[in-house]
Amino acid sequence: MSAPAPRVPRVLSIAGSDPSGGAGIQADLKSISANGGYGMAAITAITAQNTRGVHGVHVPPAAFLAEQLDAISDDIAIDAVKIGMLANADVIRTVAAWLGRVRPPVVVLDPVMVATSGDRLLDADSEAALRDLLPLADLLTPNVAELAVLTGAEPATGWAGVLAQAETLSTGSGTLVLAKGGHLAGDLAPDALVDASGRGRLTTAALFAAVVKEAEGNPRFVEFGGARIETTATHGTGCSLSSAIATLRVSRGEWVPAVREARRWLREALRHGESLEVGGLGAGPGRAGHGPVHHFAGLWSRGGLETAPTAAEVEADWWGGIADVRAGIDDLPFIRSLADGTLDRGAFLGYLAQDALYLRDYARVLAEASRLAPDASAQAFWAESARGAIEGELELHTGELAASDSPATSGVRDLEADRATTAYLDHLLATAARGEYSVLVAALLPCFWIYTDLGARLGAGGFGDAPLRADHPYAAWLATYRDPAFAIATRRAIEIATDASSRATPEVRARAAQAFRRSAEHELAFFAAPLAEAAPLTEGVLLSS
Ligand SMILES: Nc1ncnc2c1ncn2[C@@H]1O[C@H](COP(=O)(O)OP(=O)(O)O)[C@@H](O)[C@H]1O
Ligand SMILES: Cc1ncc(COP(=O)(O)OP(=O)(O)O)c(N)n1
Repeated sequence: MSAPAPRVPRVLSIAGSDPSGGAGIQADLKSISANGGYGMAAITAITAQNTRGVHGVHVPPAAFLAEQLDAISDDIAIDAVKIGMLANADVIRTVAAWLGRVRPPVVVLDPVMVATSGDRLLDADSEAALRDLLPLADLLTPNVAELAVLTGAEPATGWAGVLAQAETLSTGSGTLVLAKGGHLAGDLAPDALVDASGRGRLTTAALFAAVVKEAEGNPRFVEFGGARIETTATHGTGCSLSSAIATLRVSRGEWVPAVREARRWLREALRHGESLEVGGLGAGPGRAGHGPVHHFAGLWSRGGLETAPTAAEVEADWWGGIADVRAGIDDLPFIRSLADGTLDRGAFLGYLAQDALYLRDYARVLAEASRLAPDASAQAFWAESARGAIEGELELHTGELAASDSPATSGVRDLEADRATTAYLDHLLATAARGEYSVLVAALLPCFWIYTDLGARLGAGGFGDAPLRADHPYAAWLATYRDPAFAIATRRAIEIATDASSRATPEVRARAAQAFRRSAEHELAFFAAPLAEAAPLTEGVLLSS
């Protein structure tokens, strides 16, 4: 039994709206999603802003914010809260009162006061109220300017000054502080978790190979270094980082790995921000703004945007995709004459001899699928199928073929595989050698599926009444096509192969679909060969190259 999937962190952003989508709740929701969380948002303020600056702020009544917060917490268990722009003292007190009642396990407060553009986002009267809110948080994430406001100092101009102010803030608020070097000059953009609170929140930090420095007075710093990324797309970095940390703190259970992963994600988003080409319309010289980071750069490039098909959809796609091959098989003189009983016996026995040769290696490829299978049930299924294929080969030698004195089959062990058999086996053996399980089981599938389908239709009168007559010359052989045990095995093979493909990456899924079709084409060539010995296989038999 597989372990239950870890629960998705439910993360609430209490923040302002940025209609340009780069900061505020818009950035928070993207960041929470990109880091594996379920995002929610209670809006504190509506701003009119773009990548060049803030044009206006509208603050809805604080009572309505309280209504939003209560509506969420009355119904939903909140794992983490990220607090961003709090537009005035009423709003701040409303959030403080709500936090007093509902204290989610993780609270990250990004004390938004000054945007990258330099605009003040919080009026001066609100700063005292904000100071009262600080101790209710677990982590504060001020930028250089905000750190200065909160510590009543001039903005630091170097990293040492930032760390000193962060230590002061941590001591005063009793919380962890993330000191951020984003606004410093120079080639580096370091951050540091600072815990001067004495609550020992960073005691497991050393486990995560971060640089841990013991400083005097026992404050603890965990530094995260990194080169500054050359980009203008820095709008909303603070919002995005704090939301990512809140989300990852829930899933990782520790601050240091949460910050390290959030930074790694943000740095990737920063590197790709300019590719979004958001902002700059009508900007005069020197008025270019700061575009947003690309929150989904990694997800889109690695995970793709394609919605994965279900196994049932893969099944329909694959079967529908070989409709032409199936029609071709139905029309083959070999199948038609096998069905009506007029097939030349020499051709029939030649076909059986090739089938025996085919089954010998098909069994080996089935065994390889068993070796690669990701779970015991599939492993057992392919192993059992390999055994069935070998038994099938042996039965052919002791049954129809042994009873025959046809020159086509005498000494069948020495008989060579014809071109159709060789080409089919080459395809299967090469696919097995590549070692991609989902592709391999797709390649194995047509041999199950096409035979079972033919058997069902032969038995249901789809090729006329002849195959149903007891005196049909190949009645015993046709009965093997309708074996109920084989039909059950075919259903299981379809389930396993289509399920594997539905879970695979789009690239692997495309290779599996191609391998499936190629095998189906080889089935057609295999059925065609007994009555078309001289025909080159590539002419009119193999449908694709
Ligand atoms: N050019 C950059 N290169 C790398 N990291 C950056 C850059 N600009 C900002 N950061 C990072 O973005 C995060 C937010 O920092 P900062 O810009 O200082 O905060 P805010 O957005 O609140 O003003 C920090 O982790 C900081 O190190
Ligand atoms: C609605 C709103 N909230 C916050 C900010 C500032 O966000 P931040 O992430 O600090 O971004 P920059 O300062 O780096 O732009 C905002 N602009 N709007």
